[in-house]
Amino acid sequence: MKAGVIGAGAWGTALAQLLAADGAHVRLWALEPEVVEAVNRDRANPLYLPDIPLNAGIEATSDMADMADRDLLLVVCPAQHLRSVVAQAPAGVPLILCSKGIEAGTHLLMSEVAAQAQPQSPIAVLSGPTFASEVAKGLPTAITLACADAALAARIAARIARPAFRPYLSDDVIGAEIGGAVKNVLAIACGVAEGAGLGLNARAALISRGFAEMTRFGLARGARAETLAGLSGLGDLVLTCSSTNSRNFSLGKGLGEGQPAAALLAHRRTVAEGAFTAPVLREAARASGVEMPVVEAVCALLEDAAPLPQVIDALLARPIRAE
Ligand SMILES: NC(=O)C1=CN([C@@H]2O[C@H](COP(=O)(O)OP(=O)(O)OC[C@H]3O[C@@H](n4cnc5c(N)ncnc54)[C@H](O)[C@@H]3O)[C@@H](O)[C@H]2O)C=CC1
Ligand SMILES: O=C(CO)COP(=O)(O)O
Repeated sequence: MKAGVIGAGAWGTALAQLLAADGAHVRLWALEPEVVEAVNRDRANPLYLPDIPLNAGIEATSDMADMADRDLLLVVCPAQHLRSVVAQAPAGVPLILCSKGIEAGTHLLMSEVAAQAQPQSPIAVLSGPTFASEVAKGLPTAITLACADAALAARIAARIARPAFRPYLSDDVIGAEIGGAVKNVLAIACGVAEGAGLGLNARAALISRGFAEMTRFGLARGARAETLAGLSGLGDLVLTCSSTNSRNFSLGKGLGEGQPAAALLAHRRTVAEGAFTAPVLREAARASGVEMPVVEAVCALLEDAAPLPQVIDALLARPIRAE
């Protein structure tokens, strides 16, 4: 299968690196001409994945028409741009969606957005605990590959699996997507706890109670509980809630240290998806009557709606209830 990767941020570049590790040719679409030039000329992407020498088989382009001969496309752009990016992709080619988020306005998951933007294209989702720099360096990684079509999932798995990159198959596309979207918001909350010096007990509480929120929301949207407890849910939640390698965790840490959200978000080149997902998730949860107090607290901090001590007090003052 000839693979193309759409989006040359950290994750798209790392996936291109993975796919080209065995000498295969991989075409990588980048938005920025300087990224195309750096990949093709210097075998590097200093803007988004610095200090990683890239494999010779990666050919970058900024022309989406160059993706027309691919028989597999990995879509790795920020979630809020997925609709417009997928609409430009060639029709009918299987799309493996790697972005994590929920579309603002529509509350749609990425597979639902892609199905509207490219109705002819089969869809799969790749999601799990995967820091881009570790995958690019060939460190051991496991990930969920979700697809309603088991035969297509098996073909994709055969193409992307490597000795140190191990996909686990699922037919629960919605579940895989909800885990990846919600964990980004919860990682912000855990970063806040770190930045504010609330301690490791608080972090563990946020992970566990956050996971309860993810599960409530996921079940309401038709996800399966075992998917949420797997790599794409709990696995990714644990990863991003415990390291400043996570952009979402780092954003939260800044908030916890008292830096204003607007300053932290202004002029960012890299994407902290949780900041975009949080208000959409709050809206979607409220609309379906799902309680998500940690998500509400993250929204309050991102919107500077209340000072941090007040947000923490409000979480701690919630009524005692059964776990
Ligand atoms: N970095 C990571 O370790 C992982 C990231 N992801 C997900 O992959 C997606 C992409 O993230 P990264 O590769 O980390 O991005 P990044 O933060 O490294 O780079 C930002 C990307 O956004 C693109 N971009 C900016 N404006 C755009 C527009 N108008 N249209 C299309 N693209 C635009 C840039 O070209 C660049 O590729 C996100 O949804 C993220 O949650 C998933 C797993 C791991
Ligand atoms: O999704 C990720 C790891 O699985 C990357 O997390 P951040 O976007 O928070 O850096």
